[in-house]
Amino acid sequence: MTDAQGSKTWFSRLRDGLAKTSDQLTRGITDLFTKEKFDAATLDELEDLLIQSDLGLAAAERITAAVGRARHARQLDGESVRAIVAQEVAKTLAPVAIPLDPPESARPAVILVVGVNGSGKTTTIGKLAETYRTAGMKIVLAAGDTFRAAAVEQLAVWAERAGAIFISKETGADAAALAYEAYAKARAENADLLIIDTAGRLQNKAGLMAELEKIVRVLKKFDAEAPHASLLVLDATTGQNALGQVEAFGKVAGVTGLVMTKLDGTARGGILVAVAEKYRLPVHFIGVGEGVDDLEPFDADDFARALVGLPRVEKDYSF
Ligand SMILES: Nc1nc2c(ncn2[C@@H]2O[C@H](COP(=O)(O)OP(=O)(O)OP(=O)(O)O)[C@@H](O)[C@H]2O)c(=O)[nH]1
Repeated sequence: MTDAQGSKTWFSRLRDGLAKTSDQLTRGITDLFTKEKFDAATLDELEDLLIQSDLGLAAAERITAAVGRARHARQLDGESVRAIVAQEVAKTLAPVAIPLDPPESARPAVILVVGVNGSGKTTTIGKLAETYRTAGMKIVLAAGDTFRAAAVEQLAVWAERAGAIFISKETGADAAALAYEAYAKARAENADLLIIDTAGRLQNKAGLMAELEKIVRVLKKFDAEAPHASLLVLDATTGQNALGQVEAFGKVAGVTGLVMTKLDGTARGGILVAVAEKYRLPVHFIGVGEGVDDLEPFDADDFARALVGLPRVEKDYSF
């Protein structure tokens, strides 16, 4: 699928990106529902398959129950079961598919980006900068991971691309001091948006969490509502660890929304469903590749259908 410019549409990127997960689910479901006999064991096996794809127990049970109900009404084959799975997943995800809209009243609005190293924070910030620049906003980017020169350099490149003002300090500088200077600069420049990158060294968890708390405290001195969004970037390949990260970062940074990257690197892309089910936090963007075009706003229906390898066209399997 390509668009008018000949580049791949987002849905086909999403489907290709989720192929590891959707191949596993499709194969499993097709095997199960082409068997002669459909009994309680079939449903148990379906539930196991969904759990293996990391959808979590609650979602797996609900989906299996929906399939169980449907079988009384009609003949089920692999495709109709996949459609039921998609429908149930979309139901769970629809309430959390919320765009990230920085408040217009705050000047600057502050987005704090948190997450463990390598989860995709820099890529996410690049995408945010590009998105809001296109919307006409004046942006300041702050390199809050002051220990990693490479992270600072990468962010500088994004800032330049997005025409954003870039704030960094010497290696090892206090991240909260940097946040302070960045806010002051953003205010002086009458910027619309300040996006702050942070460190993600889980090896020193206590230190990291204290650093984040301090950044939040400093920002609140300027504006009690700041940060207006605390985005947690989660790497889907870490599987169930994602749940623990929501807890840990939620406590110190008051996470307000999620970005899930690297859904292309795992057969367990269902983790997004488990996280949504458990925490009900908004999911703003998802990523299925390294490029900036591989990270897009989250859409529940598209994700749910791509997860089980179905085309985007809506089909009504309700009865
Ligand atoms: N396959 C894949 N790779 C991704 C995705 N998102 C980010 N990456 C890659 O993952 C690596 C880490 O991404 P960064 O954006 O640098 O992550 P970070 O959290 O800023 O990492 P640090 O700078 O190490 O703290 C890079 O090589 C990215 O290109 C994705 O959705 N899929």
